[in-house]
Amino acid sequence: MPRVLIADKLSPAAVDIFKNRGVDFDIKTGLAKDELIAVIGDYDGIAIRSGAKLDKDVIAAATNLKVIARAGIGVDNVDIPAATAKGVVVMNTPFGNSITTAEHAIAMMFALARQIPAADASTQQGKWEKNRFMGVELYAKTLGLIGAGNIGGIVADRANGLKMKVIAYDPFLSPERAIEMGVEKVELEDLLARADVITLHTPLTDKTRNILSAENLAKTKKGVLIVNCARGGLVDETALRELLDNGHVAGAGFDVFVTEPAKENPLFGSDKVVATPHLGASTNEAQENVALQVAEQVSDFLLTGAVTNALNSPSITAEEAPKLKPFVALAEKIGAFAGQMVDFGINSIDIAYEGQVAQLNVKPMTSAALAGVLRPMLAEINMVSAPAVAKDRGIVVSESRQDDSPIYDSLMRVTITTEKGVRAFAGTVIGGAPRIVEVKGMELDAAFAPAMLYVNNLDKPGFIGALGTILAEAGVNIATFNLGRVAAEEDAIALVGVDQAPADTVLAQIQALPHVKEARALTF
Ligand SMILES: NC(=O)c1ccc[n+]([C@@H]2O[C@H](COP(=O)([O-])OP(=O)(O)OC[C@H]3O[C@@H](n4cnc5c(N)ncnc54)[C@H](O)[C@@H]3O)[C@@H](O)[C@H]2O)c1
Ligand SMILES: O=C(O)CC[C@@H](O)C(=O)O
Repeated sequence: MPRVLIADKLSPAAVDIFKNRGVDFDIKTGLAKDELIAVIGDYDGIAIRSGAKLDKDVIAAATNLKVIARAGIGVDNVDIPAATAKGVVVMNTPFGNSITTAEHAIAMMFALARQIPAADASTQQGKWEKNRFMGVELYAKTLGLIGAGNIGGIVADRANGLKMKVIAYDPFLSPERAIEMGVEKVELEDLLARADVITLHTPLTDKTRNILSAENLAKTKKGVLIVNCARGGLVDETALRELLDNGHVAGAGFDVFVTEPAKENPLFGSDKVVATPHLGASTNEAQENVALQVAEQVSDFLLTGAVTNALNSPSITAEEAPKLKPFVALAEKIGAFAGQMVDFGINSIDIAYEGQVAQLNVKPMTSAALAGVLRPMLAEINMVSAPAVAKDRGIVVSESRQDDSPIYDSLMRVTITTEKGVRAFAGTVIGGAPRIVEVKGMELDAAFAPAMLYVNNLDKPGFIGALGTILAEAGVNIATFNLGRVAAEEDAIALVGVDQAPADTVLAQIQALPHVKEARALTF
């Protein structure tokens, strides 16, 4: 019988499911790292929330572990690359706590607008300070959302109900979806200048870390209220404290902090701050949703091999697995290639299947391609959530099949239409491994490498030498080099597998070479 460790407090709904499904389990919450390391080798699965930290040392000790399941969305507490390298599937439960978290953000907004916590403390001390607590009305005020995904979308809906004007900064929000959500899509600068209340709803990524930096906070309106129920690290806490103290920012509602558990924090001690200990998802309803989902997913996986909501593994059934596996991997890779090549709101994604692959069940491949396309924007997306996320964002997804494939036994083409144009990428499977065979209509044949450099240039003598020199001088070793072109002296591409991802400064040097139109670093 498989054994599962429940390592954070989960709703009893999870326990009932493990019992009914015949999965053995232990509940050991609040374990320190060394305690977790000592016991984790006994388990096939582990169910967690945000408390248990599954870093590379813990995962290294997990000799029998097959699945890590997060009852919630963010998996910041799991070292996914380490789990992947060890062949451990990491699952989450998207959507289950979105409403609850959106409600927490709205609650924070009201708490700040009417200074409810400070007024409560004062009143219960018998002070009756009626003149001290002058609030602001939210009606007709501008709410600026940074991140307009599931939770941002629900916050927008509730704020529209409050008759607020909602504006949103989310580079990956399509204009159609913005209209559907009843929000005005704006640039970050515009949002900072216009919002009376700013709420954050993005994951913490390299692009969103400190999105409200000291510089950006200084661009906000005097009297702004700031709410963060997403992730610590999106806001510069020290800079925010200074602006609270000098009166520029009128209030800050924080559920998440750079360091958690937050015992000390720059924001603590200000009566303009409302702080909660990462309670965004803490309602009975949300915890029951995510616990039910987690227990079902873990039981299914350990008892039948079915993979659901996996962040590091495609979701396919045991029977289909052998045939689909290489094509699912190809779809994810071409999708990831395409997703890293677009910077604008996506209107549509078409996946065309040609030749033998068109005879297979293409749904998992389409889901994998969508997950690949969307992953640069939504770190925690997976094959199961990708189609729903694409739909929610108003992205039109289409599939087509054609029995013939003129050159390859099988060909898969991903075409993305954005506000700015159309880009297409095609690949095939050779010897069980995915290869990219067409970019911008140009044929080439390249294996995917963990780090790649894409350059689009005019095919002129001297370009390859100059590119090689820049990479050599930057200490970037070339592993593979593939070229494609329309014709001599015309449009051309170079796809270079590199042993180290080139730095932005190196990319800028390449971009500045004569005849170069575009240079990008890609990761797979
Ligand atoms: N406080 C809590 O207890 C709690 C509970 C649930 C979720 N969360 C966190 O809330 C966050 C949002 O969750 P969600 O379910 O809405 O996720 P989501 O994936 O549905 O939405 C995230 C949105 O952020 C946008 N985004 C990505 N990069 C961006 C950038 N650079 N600038 C602006 N927008 C960007 C994406 O396009 C997407 O629309 C996650 O970090 C999640 O972990 C916190
Ligand atoms: O489990 C929790 O309490 C927090 C969950 C939340 O941060 C999430 O990302 O889903």
